[in-house]
Amino acid sequence: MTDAPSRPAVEVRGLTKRFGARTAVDSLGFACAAGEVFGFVGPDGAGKTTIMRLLAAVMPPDAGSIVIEGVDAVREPERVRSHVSYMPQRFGLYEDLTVDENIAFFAELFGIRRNDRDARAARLLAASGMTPFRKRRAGQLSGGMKQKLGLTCSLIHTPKVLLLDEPTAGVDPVSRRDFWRILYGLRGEGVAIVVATSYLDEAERCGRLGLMREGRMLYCDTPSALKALMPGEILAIAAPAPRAARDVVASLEGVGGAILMGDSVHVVVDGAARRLGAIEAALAAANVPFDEIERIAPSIEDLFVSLLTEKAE
Ligand SMILES: Nc1ncnc2c1ncn2[C@@H]1O[C@H](COP(=O)(O)OP(=O)(O)OP(=O)(O)O)[C@@H](O)[C@H]1O
Repeated sequence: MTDAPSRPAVEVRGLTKRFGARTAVDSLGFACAAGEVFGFVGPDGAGKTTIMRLLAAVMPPDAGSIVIEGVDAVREPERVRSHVSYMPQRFGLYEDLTVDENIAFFAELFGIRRNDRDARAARLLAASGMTPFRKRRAGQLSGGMKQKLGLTCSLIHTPKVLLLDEPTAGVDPVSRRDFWRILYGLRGEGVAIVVATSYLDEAERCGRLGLMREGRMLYCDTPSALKALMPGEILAIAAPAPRAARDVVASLEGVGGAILMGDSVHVVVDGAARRLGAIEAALAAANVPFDEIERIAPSIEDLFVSLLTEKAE
């Protein structure tokens, strides 16, 4: 076997996938080294799940190349799959089987020897605080535990590359911390991790982030470098009709962008104190009620909003 230590574990060039008239992934290029955590972030529909599926070689791209551990994933999807573990948004656990039985099932699937499997499973279960639940049926686990079991099953065959699609969606903060502790451990073992996420804390844990919108990667850098790009400040408007509030404020002077975040609108402004009065007045004039407007610390999401808006202009 030839070994090239400087070669990235994942190398992608010009990757493009279309669904009918829609380009879900558009000329994507990036690389992820062994021991690196690379995150894809962006709004729903930005193409994150499609990227994961392409990397997992579960569907072919329309153009571009994916090389994983030196293997061309487009030409040799079967070979690539032996290096890769893919944890989709809904990992296919067997709800009627216990934790141990699920692990045994996936170990069989990957042809893992019993001894290797037992030792590895014990370690992964201990790391995620799941040891006391080994005999519990998967259907009776909490959401966080299910995700951790999914991760354990994904890792039972010691992949070189781990692909995680929104791995901790709906997971409580403690479980999320456990989950990331395991990921950091893997990083130490030289596993390359590519993760799609929409959580701030998760995005901040990545070594590098690719910011996606409409299939294109608009920015790619470390979380702190991206944060340093943040122009202006953020005002959060809590309003009963946030959509209407957004429409009113979006075009005001000094507003760089406005997006819906649950029940509120996050507005990027060039100066919070300077623009607050005009925003209140505009909402009142348009008869759009609001409960509260406050300045908040920018989250990664806000950063993305402001960068995405900037790029669109
Ligand atoms: N199998 C498919 N057939 C048709 N269109 C698809 C298919 N998969 C994805 N798309 C479209 O491609 C675009 C990108 O979708 P994708 O699921 O990759 O985005 P995403 O960033 O993962 O968003 P989400 O977090 O909502 O899954 C969307 O417009 C979606 O509707």
